[in-house]
Amino acid sequence: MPTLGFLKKKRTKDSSGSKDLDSPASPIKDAFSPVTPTSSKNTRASIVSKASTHHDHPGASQSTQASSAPSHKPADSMNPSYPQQAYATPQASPEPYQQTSSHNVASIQNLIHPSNNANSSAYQQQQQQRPANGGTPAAQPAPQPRQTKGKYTLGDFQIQRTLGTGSFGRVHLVQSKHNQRFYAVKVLKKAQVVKMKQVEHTNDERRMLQQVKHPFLITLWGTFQDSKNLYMVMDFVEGGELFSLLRKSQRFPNPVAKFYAAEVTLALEYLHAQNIIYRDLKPENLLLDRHGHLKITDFGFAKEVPDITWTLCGTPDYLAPEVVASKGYNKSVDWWSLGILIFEMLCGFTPFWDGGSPMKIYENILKGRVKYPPYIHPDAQDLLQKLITPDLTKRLGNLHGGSKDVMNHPWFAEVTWERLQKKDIDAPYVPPVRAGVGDASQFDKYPEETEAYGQTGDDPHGHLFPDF
Ligand SMILES: Nc1ncnc2c1ncn2[C@@H]1O[C@H](COP(=O)(O)OP(=O)(O)OP(=O)(O)O)[C@@H](O)[C@H]1O
Repeated sequence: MPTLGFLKKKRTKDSSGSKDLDSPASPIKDAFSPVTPTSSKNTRASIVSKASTHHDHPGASQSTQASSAPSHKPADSMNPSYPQQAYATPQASPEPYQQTSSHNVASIQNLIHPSNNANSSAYQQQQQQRPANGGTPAAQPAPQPRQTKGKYTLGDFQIQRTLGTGSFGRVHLVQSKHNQRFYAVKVLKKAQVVKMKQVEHTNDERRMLQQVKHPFLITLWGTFQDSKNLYMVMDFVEGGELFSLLRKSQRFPNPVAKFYAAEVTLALEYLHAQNIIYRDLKPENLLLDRHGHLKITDFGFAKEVPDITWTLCGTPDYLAPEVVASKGYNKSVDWWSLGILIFEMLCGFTPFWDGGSPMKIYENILKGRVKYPPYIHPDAQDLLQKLITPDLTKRLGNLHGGSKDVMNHPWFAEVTWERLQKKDIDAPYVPPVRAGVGDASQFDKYPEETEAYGQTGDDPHGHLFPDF
């Protein structure tokens, strides 16, 4: 059994923003107008169990100093009344989508009859926008890892504001001094990574990101390190987190949830084909590009696993019962999480959410009872029941047909998958950003780092990260 003293792995964002969810001055109205981002928001921390980390980190604990776990923060500090409200008032579509119903209709029509829109070549264009002096040609096939080591130094970039923070570091907007384009650089403090026994996960994250190439996955252009920090240079995804859009919108109409779910499904299919389990699916890790298409970020828990693994990690609300019960598990945990994600997009809360502790959430997951609000479309409910099932012999995605069973489900009937893959379908919501100018208005503001980057001197942990 894993210990229940879960380490908080992920973000410790300001938790004072619960007003986002239910305040009378809700930002819902603003979701589709020029941005008024809320100053802060709640997020759910990803967790990894100390005990089970051992399964995934045979080398890490030997080579790192044992340390005390940080105190655990409730996994989801959303307003306790939120789910009940949502059940009690199965209203019509949230206001943003009423305001932009033409978008909505266009989206549905595009799922059926996708048009040739300007977005279709966006992916190719973006692929050519790598920072100067590095990267690989856009056409490189996915299984060939990009060369990401040793191409950049801190001096190549002008560090700008923080876009997001995590347990061991933060993500900055940066500008390349060579081509003036904007990128996101994730900065991880080596000492913190070591302290939280995340050495192997961090090396995995770099390796997985270097390996993948897909329209709905973040691109890693390079990594480097100094005596204190690790740096990962990625695309800057301008449109902010799906999490923010969802909280502002309260819940998504059926076709909007379907659009995002379909893009995630393609990304999962791709990852699983490469034997990569993602393990941290949730709206916080889904970013919107400038055209409104998804990019999955944060591969901190992604793992190359041909068969089964045991590590207890992820985010409590999204954990499959076999993970909670510390059984060996496989890729099918991502299909369970897809079910939780679709549920959350359609309802505005997760099915096993409980006002209290992660322990209550785990109990609910193991009980496995899901209450489906009456406003969920019957096809959606049928798909959810087939994804959020503890029986692995019945869980869609884990059966003989694999991901195709999910894609062929009636809820996805209108989706033309090939067009979607090419981003040849209009997104239901286009973030109000000024493209290409480092517009970070869709991201919350964070206090900036006070410790200077680029320090020289003692580097007791450098040898643990030989590939950075
Ligand atoms: N490529 C990117 N472009 C724009 N914003 C990003 C990008 N990558 C991450 N962010 C922002 O930074 C936040 C934190 O990033 P990420 O989830 O990768 O790391 P983390 O969760 O902080 O790290 P960890 O889970 O390892 O503690 C994201 O939620 C997102 O808001």
